[in-house]
Amino acid sequence: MFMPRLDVEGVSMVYANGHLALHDASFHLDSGTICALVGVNGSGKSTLFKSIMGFLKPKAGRVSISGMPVKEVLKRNLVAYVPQAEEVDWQFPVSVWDVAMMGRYGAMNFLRIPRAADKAKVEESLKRVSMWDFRDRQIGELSGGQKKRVFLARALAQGGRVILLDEPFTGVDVKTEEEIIALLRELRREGCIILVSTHNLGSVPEFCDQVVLINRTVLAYGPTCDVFTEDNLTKAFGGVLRQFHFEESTIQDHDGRAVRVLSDDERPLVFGKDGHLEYKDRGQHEELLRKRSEEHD
Ligand SMILES: Nc1ncnc2c1ncn2[C@@H]1O[C@H](COP(=O)(O)OP(=O)(O)OP(=O)(O)O)[C@@H](O)[C@H]1O
Repeated sequence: MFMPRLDVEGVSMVYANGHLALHDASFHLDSGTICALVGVNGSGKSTLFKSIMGFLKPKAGRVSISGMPVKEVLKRNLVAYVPQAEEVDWQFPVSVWDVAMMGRYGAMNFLRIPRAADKAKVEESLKRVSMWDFRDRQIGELSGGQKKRVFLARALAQGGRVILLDEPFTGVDVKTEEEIIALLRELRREGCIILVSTHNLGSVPEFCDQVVLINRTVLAYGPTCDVFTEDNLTKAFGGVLRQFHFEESTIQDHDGRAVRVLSDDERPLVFGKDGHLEYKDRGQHEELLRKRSEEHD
């Protein structure tokens, strides 16, 4: 199985109208990573995705996967993209099966006649996202969460090893969000690099081990607990995030700590008294929190 490494090195992107959307952006991701791409509207998230997919050529710098330039990576169908709902024409008369089969196009000849192996891969992918029973449905006749799952199936059918997801949780209920996260964790175990652009800050520490914070350049990147600090988030979002400070007197039945909450109005990020991020998924981070509380005792 191909184990990718993604290198974005000093990438600058200028649009035809002269707008400098990214300047000297650099970060690296190893295989088996789920990484959030976080930044305000217009900070360059989609631009970065387009450069990784080879749709836009950097004015300076380079994107490579395991040392291969983007052109080579595209030929090998190694990068898969799950679009935002707004980018798709839902009136287009294609079925769930057809959309998943599009993931196989790169592996077919120009006549695009699916072979048994292509059909088997599409079936496996649709089953993996629990959309097999919907295979004959028109894509426009699905709920938001179902549509997202179908595009994930397309990425799986393609066999992408670097998977880019643009706002995968917008308009998705909690159950579907959990199913998508479970699938992303499976893909991580299989060695994929998953880069997720999201405005849903509160969910990032729950499932992303790395974060790239951007605002027209990479402000910080690395493990979530190192990057998601109040300082970095304030740098990235300025006054956009709401801050709430709760002290002992305002918390009922509190456990003796003061907490601060940063919110983008979807899900809050909660910081403990010592300024460290409090994880919702405490199971995984108990040891970390225990160590930190020892440090501060
Ligand atoms: N085709 C284009 N031509 C000129 N400027 C563009 C083009 N596409 C995007 N931009 C500009 O580049 C900047 C970065 O846009 P981009 O779409 O990458 O931001 P984003 O972080 O994905 O935003 P959002 O969170 O709103 O999706 C913005 O200022 C935008 O106006």
